[in-house]
Amino acid sequence: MSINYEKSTTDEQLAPVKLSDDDESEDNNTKTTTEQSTGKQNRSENDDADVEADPGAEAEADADADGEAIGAANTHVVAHHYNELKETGRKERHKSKILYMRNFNNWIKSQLINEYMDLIKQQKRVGDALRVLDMCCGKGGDLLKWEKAFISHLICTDIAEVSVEQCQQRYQDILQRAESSKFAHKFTAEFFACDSTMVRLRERYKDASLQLNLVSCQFAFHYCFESLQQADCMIRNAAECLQPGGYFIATFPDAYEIMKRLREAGPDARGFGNDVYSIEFECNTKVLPLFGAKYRFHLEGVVDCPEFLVHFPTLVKLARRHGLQLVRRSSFAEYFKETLPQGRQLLQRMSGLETIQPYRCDTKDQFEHVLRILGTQRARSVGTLSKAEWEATTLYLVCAFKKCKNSWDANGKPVFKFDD
Ligand SMILES: C[S@@+](CC[C@H](N)C(=O)[O-])C[C@H]1O[C@@H](n2cnc3c(N)ncnc32)[C@H](O)[C@@H]1O
Repeated sequence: MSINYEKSTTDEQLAPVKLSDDDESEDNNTKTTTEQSTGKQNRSENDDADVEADPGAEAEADADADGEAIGAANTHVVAHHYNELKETGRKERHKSKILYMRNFNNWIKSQLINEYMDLIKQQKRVGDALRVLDMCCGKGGDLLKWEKAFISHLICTDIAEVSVEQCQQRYQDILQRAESSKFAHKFTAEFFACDSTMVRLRERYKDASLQLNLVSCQFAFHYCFESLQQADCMIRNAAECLQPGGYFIATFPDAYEIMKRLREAGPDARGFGNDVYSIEFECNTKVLPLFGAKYRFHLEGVVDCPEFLVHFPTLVKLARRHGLQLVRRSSFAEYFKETLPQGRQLLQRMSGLETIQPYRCDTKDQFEHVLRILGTQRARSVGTLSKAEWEATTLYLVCAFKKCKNSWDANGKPVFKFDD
């Protein structure tokens, strides 16, 4: 069986951007441009054509002689890594080489959450309950986003117990703040630690018949592609409590982009990277499997873990089994470009780009891409990311799936009604 991960995706570069209309004035020392250089894009029309194996058949290949599922050997390594990760203070974070990239990624998540919460709200009446599952919630980096989205109930779960505890503490802080501010929004929440690739989450909910409107899995979905069983379990967790019309949204590394960079690194390369991130394959890259295509991902000060390529056509097929229809797949570069017009002010408030003076000597190396794009235009300061940070953030994609309506067959199994 040959699995095709060899498709190039976008090759976009981050141009310096204008952060707000005020920036246009020379008075505040900022001349900016929204120009974006767009590279080639030759994604095939039909991604499905690349799956030469039914993911169901892979289940057998993934089972050992006793019929036990293999895989999942890495989840404890991942849990250990995130449990040990120190909570860095504001001062430390400000010294980080990836401060702006982290803010930028956070902005991407805000844009994604706002986009799909808005769609959900359009289907609802004022006062209707809005229930969200934050799967692999980490320390609760998205809690404020849920507060601002005026949700009514949140379920937070993660494999790392320490992170779940910190998440719960942050939630308590939000509630306390809400006591003293009439503008703050209160919502109920439940928290538990568990492996979303191995455990049926609904059995852990306070109310197992709960209907969700949104499931969010940010920067974590790729951990489930260790084996078919784990991927199927995670997708079922995302899908089974979603109301028809609800959404599953996720961000994770783009396998095509990873393979493109590996090819560019040379025929015998096992990895690639730069000052802020690196990827080193721990499997044979000449015959990559559909599941368990393992690499070690290192991101300056925040991640150092085994991860797995997500074969996108396989994800789409598995998702359809659970009634989820793909409605969006965009690289971070594409999503940035598409949502910048609505998100410009938020990007500025979140410090998602670094303000630099492109012609200053000490920044020239890191920002040589900005000079190239500016060409003959003169600008005293512009908002951008360093080349290394942009390379790291553009490894990722955003995607969204919509839960379809269903009827039931004679055996009580759901029959999904897809729009296509
Ligand atoms: C990069 S962090 C992202 C955290 C959070 N979603 C965010 O965006 O800030 C990845 C998270 O996935 C969690 N994780 C990894 N594998 C998991 C699994 N099998 N089940 C549940 N959580 C998992 C990790 O513990 C970690 O908190």
